[in-house]
Amino acid sequence: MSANLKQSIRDSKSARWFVLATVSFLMFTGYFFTDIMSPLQGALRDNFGWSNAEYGMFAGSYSFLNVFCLMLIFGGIILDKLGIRFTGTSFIGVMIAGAFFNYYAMTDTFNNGGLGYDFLNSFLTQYKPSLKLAILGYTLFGVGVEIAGITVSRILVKWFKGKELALAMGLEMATARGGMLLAFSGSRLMAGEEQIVSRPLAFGVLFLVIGFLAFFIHNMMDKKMDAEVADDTAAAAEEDEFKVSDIFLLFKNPGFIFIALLCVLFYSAVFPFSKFAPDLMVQKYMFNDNFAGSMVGLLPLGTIVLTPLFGAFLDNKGKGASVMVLGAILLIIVHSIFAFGPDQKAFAFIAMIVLGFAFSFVPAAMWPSIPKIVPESRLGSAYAMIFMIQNVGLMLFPMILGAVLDSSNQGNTGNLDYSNSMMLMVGCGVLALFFAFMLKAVDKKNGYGLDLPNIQK
Ligand SMILES: C[C@H](N)C(=O)N[C@@H](CCCCN)C(=O)O
Repeated sequence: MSANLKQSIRDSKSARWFVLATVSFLMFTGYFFTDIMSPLQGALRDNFGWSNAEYGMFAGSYSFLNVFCLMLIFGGIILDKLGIRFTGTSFIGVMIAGAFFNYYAMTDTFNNGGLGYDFLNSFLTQYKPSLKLAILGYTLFGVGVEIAGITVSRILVKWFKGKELALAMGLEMATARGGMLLAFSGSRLMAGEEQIVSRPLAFGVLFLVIGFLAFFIHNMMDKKMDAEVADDTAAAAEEDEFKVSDIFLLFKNPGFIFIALLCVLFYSAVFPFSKFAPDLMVQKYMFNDNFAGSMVGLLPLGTIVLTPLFGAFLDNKGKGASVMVLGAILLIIVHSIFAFGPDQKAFAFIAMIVLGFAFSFVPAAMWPSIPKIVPESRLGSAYAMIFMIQNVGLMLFPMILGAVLDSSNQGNTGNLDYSNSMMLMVGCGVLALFFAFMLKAVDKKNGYGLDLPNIQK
C-alpha cells in the first residue's frame, strides 16, 4: 500500500512541521559552528600568529576528509544501509567531537602545554600546535555536519515527499542561514574585548549538543513513523539506495555534470569568500572590527526571507534555469565590486545585499532541480556526489584565497589588499555563468524542464 493511502504520522501536519523544526534547529547549530571562526581572522593573526594562508588552510580543512577519504560517498552508503537514525546520531557525534577539538585547540589550557600539546609540537614544526589541532577538529566537524546535512535532506524527503517539500527545504536552509547570521554578527561579541577565541567556540559546542537533543526528539518521531509504515519505507529505501555503479551513470548525464560544476563554482564564490569577508570589510572598507561581521551577516539575513519565497515562486512559476543564470551574473557583479570597486562603505553594503539575492536564488533553484535531471532511483547517489564535488571547491578556495592574500601583500605594512583574491572570485562567477548557460542549453535539448514549475497542475 502506498504511503499516500496509508494514514501515518507523516499525514499529520503538526507532526511534519515539528520534525522540520527539530532538524532545522540541528542545521542551525551546525551552520553556526561552521562560521564561528570567520569573524575572528584578525584575532587569530594577532593572538595565535596564524598567517592568512594558515587561516585559509584551516577553513579548507572542513573538506579534507570529505574529499580525500570520500567520506560523503561512505556517508551516503551508510545512510542507505543503516538508516537515518543511526547515520544522523553517529555523524552528529562526529560533528560534536570535531567541534570540541577545535574549541580545545584555542584554549589557554592547550596552548600552555595541556594534553596533546607536546605531541602536536613534535612534528611539522613550521605549523603551530593550535593550527594542527584546530584543523583536526574542523575536518572531523566538516565530515559530521556534511553527512548530517545529507541525512536531513533525506529526512525532509521522507516526511514531505508529495507534500510541501520545496517549502520545507527552503525553510530548513533559511533556519540554517540563521546560524550563519548569528555566527557573523555574534562571534566577536562573544569573544569580548580581549578577543578570547575559545569563548564563541564553547557556545558553538554547547549549541551543537542542544541540536543533538533536538535530533533525538526527531528520532522518536521517526521510529513511530517507521513502525506505522514499515512496508512503505522498506520499498522507498530500496528505491533510493546508493549504488556505486550509479556514479558512472551520473557522469554520462550532461545535465548532472553541468549542475555539479555550477554548484562547485557558485558555492566556492560564496562560502570560502564568507570566511574572508569580515576581514575584507575591515581592510578595504575600514569597518570597525565588531561591525565587520554584521556586514557579512547581511548575506544570510536576506536569504532567510528570500530562500523560502523564491522556493515558493519556483514551485509555482518555474524559471529555475534562468534564475541560475541570473545568480551567476550577480556573482560576477558583486565580486567585481569587491575586486575593482571604490573602497566606500556604501559599495560594500550594496554588494553584500546583491550577493544575498544570488545566495537565495541559486540554492532555491538548484537543489529542487536535481530530481528533474536525475532519475529518482539515482537521487541518493546524485546528492552525495554533488556534495562531494562541491567540497573540492570548499577545500581548495579558502587555501588559495589565503595564499594569494599573503603573496600579494608581501612587504605591505598597511591594510591588506584583497584585489587579487577577489579577482579569483570573479573568475568563479564567470565560469559559473558559462556552466549555467550550458545547463540551459542541455535543458533545451534534453527537455529536463528546469524552467517549468516544480508543482505540476
Ligand atoms: C555546504 C553544504 N554542502 C550545502 O551545500 N548546503 C546547501 C544546502 C543543501 C541542502 C539542501 N536541502 C546550502 O545552500 O546551504
